[in-house]
Amino acid sequence: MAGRESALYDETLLPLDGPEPGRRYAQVIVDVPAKQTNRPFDYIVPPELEAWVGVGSRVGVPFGPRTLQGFVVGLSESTGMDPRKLKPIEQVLDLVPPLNPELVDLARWMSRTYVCHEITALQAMIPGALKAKYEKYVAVAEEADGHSAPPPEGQALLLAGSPEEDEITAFVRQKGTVPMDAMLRRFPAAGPLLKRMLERGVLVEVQTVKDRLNAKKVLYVEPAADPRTLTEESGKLAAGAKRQKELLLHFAAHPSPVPLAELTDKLNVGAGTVKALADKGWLTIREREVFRDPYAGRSFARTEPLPLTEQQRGAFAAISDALGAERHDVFLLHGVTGSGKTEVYLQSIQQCLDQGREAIVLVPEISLTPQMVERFKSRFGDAVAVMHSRLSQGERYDEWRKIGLKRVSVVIGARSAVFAPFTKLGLIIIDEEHESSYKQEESPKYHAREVAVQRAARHGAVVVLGSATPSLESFARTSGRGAPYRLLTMADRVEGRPLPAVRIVDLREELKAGNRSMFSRGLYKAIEERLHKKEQTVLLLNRRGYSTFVMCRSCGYVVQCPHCDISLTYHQVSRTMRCHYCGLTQPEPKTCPSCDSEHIRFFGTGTQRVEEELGKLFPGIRVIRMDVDTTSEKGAHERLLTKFRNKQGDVLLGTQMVAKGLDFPDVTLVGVIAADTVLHLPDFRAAEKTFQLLTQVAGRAGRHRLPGEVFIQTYTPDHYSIEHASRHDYGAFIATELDSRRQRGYPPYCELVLVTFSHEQVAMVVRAAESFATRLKEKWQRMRTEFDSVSGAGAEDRYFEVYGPVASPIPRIKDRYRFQCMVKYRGDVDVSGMLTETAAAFDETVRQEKLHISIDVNPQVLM
Ligand SMILES: Nc1ncnc2c1ncn2[C@@H]1O[C@H](COP(=O)(O)OP(=O)(O)OP(=O)(O)O)[C@@H](O)[C@H]1O
Ligand SMILES: [Zn+2]
Repeated sequence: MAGRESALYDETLLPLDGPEPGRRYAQVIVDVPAKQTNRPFDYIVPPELEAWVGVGSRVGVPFGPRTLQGFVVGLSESTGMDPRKLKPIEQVLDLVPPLNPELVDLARWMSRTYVCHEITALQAMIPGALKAKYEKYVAVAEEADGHSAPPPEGQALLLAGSPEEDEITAFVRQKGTVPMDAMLRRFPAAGPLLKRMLERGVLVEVQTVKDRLNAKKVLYVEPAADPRTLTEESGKLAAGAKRQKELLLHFAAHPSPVPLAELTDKLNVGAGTVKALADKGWLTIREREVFRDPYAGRSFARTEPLPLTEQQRGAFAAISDALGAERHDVFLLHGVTGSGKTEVYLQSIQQCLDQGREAIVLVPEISLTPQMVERFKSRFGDAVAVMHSRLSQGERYDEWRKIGLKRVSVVIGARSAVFAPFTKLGLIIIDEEHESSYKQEESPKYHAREVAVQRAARHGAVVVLGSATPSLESFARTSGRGAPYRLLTMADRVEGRPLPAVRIVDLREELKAGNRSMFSRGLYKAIEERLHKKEQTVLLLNRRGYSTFVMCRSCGYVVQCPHCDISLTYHQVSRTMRCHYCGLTQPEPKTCPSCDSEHIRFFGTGTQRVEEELGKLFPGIRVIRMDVDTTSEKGAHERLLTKFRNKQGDVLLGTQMVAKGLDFPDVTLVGVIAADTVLHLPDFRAAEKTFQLLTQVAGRAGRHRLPGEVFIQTYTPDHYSIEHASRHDYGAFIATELDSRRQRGYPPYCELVLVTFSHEQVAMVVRAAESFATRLKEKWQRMRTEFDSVSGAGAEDRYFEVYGPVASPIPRIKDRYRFQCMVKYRGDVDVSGMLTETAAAFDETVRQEKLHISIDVNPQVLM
């Protein structure tokens, strides 16, 4: 069957652990992210729901005039409140609680650490399909039991209405509650009337949680009786009932349930035949829930564990030892590109599963290619659930349920898969641990690595952070006294394959020699050679920070977004200019808006221009371009990669996307068009990011039989990040970079918190930012005096400083001015607590003046 579902859902779902005392009251965090509601509220658990409510359940609870979604964070036998004033839980929204006690506790930790509301942390843990949707109903005021406020004073007397009003009231009264949109369908002309009735309080609006659970149901056929009797029964059928007889014999041989549609498709029996047998009591037709499975149509050839290389054995032994002892250890697996980290992950997972425990594998969203998924599915089959943003909502919801129902024991997914609701977690793997996509940029601004370590500690589980270019922060944690991470190194590629030879090309020299093309002579020749030998090339154009802006050559004017202080990006295909922050699109100017000159043109090298130039230099060359424009469509990313893998392209040209995780045997050349584009960003990690990107992309070359070659074109050939990358020298880079960080006072030598303020009026935002900084500094002064008075222990290690406020590097986005403060600290200082308290003092301003304050703990982006 070509269907997209697999694996039956358990038809007999049992209540949680059966009725149990102590579940009479539930503590619920409701879906209102505000300071006043950032605490649990007590509710009564009605006896009929007792068996279904657990810590981590999603429930619908009355809250003022509305019904809200909430999460049960505790259960108790008694309440500190007056029980008569408590309301009961109205609905339990899932048969299997989407979270568990450990995750509920983790949300508490997140809310403290990342300075966010608990509900925000809880919501971040569940798939989008489970986020609350609300529906508005109308009800007759006097009957909306407890939901409604009484009509405003004096108006109760005005209830008598027109005949139209009476008709509406009668209709609503008869139905109880009516969805608002159904009301408007029924009484299309009554909009204004309805509004007045609501205002007068004749009707009230009731908001409820809309149940969006969308488990898929399919009709299944199965034997009603003991299948062994079916052969005998089939003998009793009339001679003409050939199909019926065949079907019975089928079930006698294969008694497991079969979807009705599959019977008609495959065995060519009509629904009538099935029905006839069901009527005779031999077969049963039953609706069952199924899981939508994005990989159901695919079969994955089973792979066996590879014999490990010596370096792999060393790494695996350490991990295996910790797993065996159920000891919480964090390993940093530093293995060069092509050293076979994946095989170490796979065998570690195998051991974890053999111990009856569960494993989570995180990979950057962009590397969740079919190739990556296949490696895990081929080894562990149906035990693997996959979570990524390209799945439909239904598919993601079903993958999530498989975890709760214990149908899977491995989850592979992007950042948020770290919240997979396993209860016997043994191992969390984070591949490419240096990737900045593990940090969520909206609230809760968590880092998956930090969350993973927290979760693992609660389970006595092992964390493996893998990378060819570990982040400085992680690397620093592997040395020194009491180092929290343990370093495992794999310095060589498997089977003694060499790392590719890297050549640095000085673009200034090229220009001097009269070469004005974006390809140096060396890279040009190398590409030509590959075309000749039918080998493949990967070209990286690091566009970030290298915008294709439009500038007037007469006066130097650069076309800017009128709402955001950033230059507009030129898009050649549509000949338009676009703002990457607010999406504004406008036609390209013919003359300079500032000086009227006609010498206005776009600068910079977009992927489109590189593609064009390749076409001119190498007629007939097949270029596969991969950037935000060509991959915005669903599945496009995978399609392009498959095309390249099948050798339907000579060159894979793209942005950062082409640098990661790809393992293609015929890629023997990698070219970096301009290596220094990231170096000049206002970001203390600029050198680190440059080193990582160059090392990663270089690592795509020569991974198999054929050796590889790399060209790095740059205007700053002496920069240490470029030099060390060209020699594959992580150690030397780290030493230089650590030194520079120490001198400048940046992580890992301190911790950072970025506080950003935004408002439509610049005076307002400056005032707020300054007052915030002052309060924070005063708080620290008071704390320090306290520390000093207690004792000197650890005091010299404590450090705290507030820098700014200053205008943000992008001083305005969407017409809101932005200022920021940077907090640097070290040692035992409760900065999250200080920030929470300081921010609380601004609650009124935030609400009334629409001031926005964002607090980013350990920020990855400083713009
Ligand atoms: N023990 C082994 N014997 C033979 N081949 C192996 C072994 N381990 C891994 N390989 C092969 O080596 C290649 C590189 O492995 P893998 O993709 O896991 O590298 P990696 O360390 O993840 O590199 P990168 O960081 O660049 O992604 C793969 O094709 C893999 O199948
Ligand atoms: Zn804009």
